[in-house]
This record gives sequence, structure tokens and C-alpha cells, in this order.
Amino acid sequence: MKVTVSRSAHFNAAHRLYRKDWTEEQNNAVFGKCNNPNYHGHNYELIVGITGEVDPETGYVIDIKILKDIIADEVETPFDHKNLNLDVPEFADLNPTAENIVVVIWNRMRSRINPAHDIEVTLYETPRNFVTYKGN
Ligand SMILES: Nc1nc2c(c(=O)[nH]1)N=C([C@H](O)[C@H](O)COP(=O)(O)OP(=O)(O)OP(=O)(O)O)CN2
Ligand SMILES: [Zn+2]
Repeated sequence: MKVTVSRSAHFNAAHRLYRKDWTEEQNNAVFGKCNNPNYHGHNYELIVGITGEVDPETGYVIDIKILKDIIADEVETPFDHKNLNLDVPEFADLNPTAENIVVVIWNRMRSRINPAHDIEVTLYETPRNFVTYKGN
């Protein structure tokens, strides 16, 4: 019997969408106001879902307290009130789009979650813009 256990979280962060190897004109044409050299910010909302068998003894797929602590370690502490381009190593040479951020978060979660469990991460960049990654 497989069940998905989900935990939500949030972080506030600044970012700039641009490519270092493009001209300012190219970056403005593709990324527009998101290429502001002084950065801009979002209140990101996150949902992490863990799917697996329910342990018949505990009744848990995963202890939500453990999931909460992993999200704090891997996402909230390193991302909250940070500049994603400057403060998070994965984005030194990777554009911090919602797509790339959700994959980085999934990879960080994957390194901490039982390999027998599936992971799905949904990231809201704004209340109306959101992305989902399941690892493939
Ligand atoms: N595919 C993607 N498109 C865009 C991304 C992204 O990550 N992936 N990101 C942005 C910018 O980060 C931009 O800051 C998004 O915020 P905003 O401009 O406020 O978004 P909306 O215009 O959609 O806001 P509404 O309030 O819903 O009008 C742009 N594109
Ligand atoms: Zn943005």
C-alpha cells in the first residue's frame, strides 16, 4: 500500500535571470524585467511529497518531523533570505529559473531520502506560477 506524505515550506529569495555569455540586448529580449541587474525577489512556496509503502508497525511512510528537518537543512536554511545567484553554489553558473530551482531542490532531497521512496517537488514562484519535478 503506497501513500504520499507531503510537507509544505517557504522561503524568500532574490534572483536575476540572465546568461553571462549573452549580451545585455539578448538577455533583455529573453528575460525582460527578470534580468534586472539589481535582482528582484519572490516568496517561494514549496510542497515536497514522499511516496512509499506504509510501515505496518509505525503506520508511517516517513516521520513528518524528519521530513521537516531535511527540508529545513536542504532548502530553508540555504535559500531563505538569500540571493540565489550569489549565495547558492548550484546557481553560480545555472540560471535560477523556477525549473532549475525545483530540480536543485529535488536533487538535494534525493540525497537525504530513502532510495525506496519516490519524491515529487512542486515550487510556486508566484501564487499563479508553479513548476513540478518528479525526477524524470
Ligand atoms: N518558464 C519560466 N518563466 C519565467 C520564470 C521562470 O522561472 N520560468 N520566471 C520569471 C521571473 O522570475 C518573474 O519574476 C516571474 O514573476 P512575475 O513577473 O511577477 O510573474 P507574472 O508576471 O506571471 O506575475 P502575475 O502577478 O501572475 O502577473 C518569468 N518567467
Ligand atoms: Zn523572478
